[in-house]
Amino acid sequence: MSVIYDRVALIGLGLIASSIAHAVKWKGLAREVVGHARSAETRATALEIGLCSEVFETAAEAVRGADLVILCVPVGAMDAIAAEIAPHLKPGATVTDVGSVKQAVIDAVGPHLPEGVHFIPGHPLAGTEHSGPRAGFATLFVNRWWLLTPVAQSEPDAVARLRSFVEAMGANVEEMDAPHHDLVLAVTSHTPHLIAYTMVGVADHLRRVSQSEVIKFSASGFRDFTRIAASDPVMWRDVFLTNKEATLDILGRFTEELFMLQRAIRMGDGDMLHDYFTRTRAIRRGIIEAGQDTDAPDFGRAPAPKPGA
Ligand SMILES: NC(=O)C1=CN([C@@H]2O[C@H](COP(=O)(O)OP(=O)(O)OC[C@H]3O[C@@H](n4cnc5c(N)ncnc54)[C@H](O)[C@@H]3O)[C@@H](O)[C@H]2O)C=CC1
Ligand SMILES: O=C(O)C(=O)Cc1ccc(O)cc1
Repeated sequence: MSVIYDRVALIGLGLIASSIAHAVKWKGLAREVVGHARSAETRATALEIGLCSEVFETAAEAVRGADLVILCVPVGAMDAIAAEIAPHLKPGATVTDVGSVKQAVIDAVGPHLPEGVHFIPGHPLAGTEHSGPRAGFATLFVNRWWLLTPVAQSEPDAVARLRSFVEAMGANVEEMDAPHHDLVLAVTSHTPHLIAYTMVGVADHLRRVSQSEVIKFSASGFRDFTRIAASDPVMWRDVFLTNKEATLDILGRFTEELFMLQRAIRMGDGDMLHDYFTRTRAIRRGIIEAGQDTDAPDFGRAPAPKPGA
């Protein structure tokens, strides 16, 4: 694989940035990768494990001379970072991000960026419940979707270059508009995370009340289902604060469905429960057969390439 951007700057050195750093190195996609982290400990770790050749205390220093800047901070931190880096960006540079919500990032970052800088928001549908600079790995994006939500000003050549960079890390790219992205992710990621967090809260509440061993003897369904509730609280706080409308919409639909099942249980309506589970099992199996999922613990797997492709 060949160099696509000479100098890549990663802002915020957590799970996603460290995975990008490993993947870029693995595939030889940049001449140098530099970074910014707020804490001295993260800066030291990034150098120690070779994520970056240089790590800066400020984002402004990190973006100087960079051809590609990737904002890898929680969605709520994007505004302040964009304001800080804007005067220091190289003319012609591309700025992208990996935030889990897109319209809020566009609103927060777009207005700060000077003309002549290409802004192309993005979101890898790949991750884990772990965070920090040691959590990343080079293959995180392989066969995963990476959604791009270009804005009106995004130039096709700049989008094509970013697309080739992301594809070289193994991801499959699809473009969509930001509101659509935010609704789709509210269904497939944001609301499920909220429900998982809630279920852990319920189990903990029960443990305290009954002194029983809910967590100790939790069946694998509980463990699988609540894995994502170990994810970073700052990141998820920001997702719900910034994708408010879509998550409230989906949560409303979820609650209605849940009430319907609750009623069926109360009424002893076995036919209704059986029909419901039969239908949803078929839907879930259909998702697997369509290649949108596997037994991998996380979602967002893109279809495997066709033989010979
Ligand atoms: N964790 C996941 O599975 C995925 C996360 N994302 C998105 O990627 C972004 C980064 O997430 P992760 O890498 O998972 O998080 P992380 O928690 O591993 O890393 C984020 C880093 O940003 C730093 N940070 C926070 N505020 C900052 C600020 N104001 N200035 C500088 N640094 C700051 C934190 O100290 C941390 O080192 C988020 O926007 C998240 O929504 C996207 C796809 C998957
Ligand atoms: O760990 C998991 O299963 C995830 O769901 C990871 C994830 C978290 C947030 C995103 O915006 C995308 C992917």
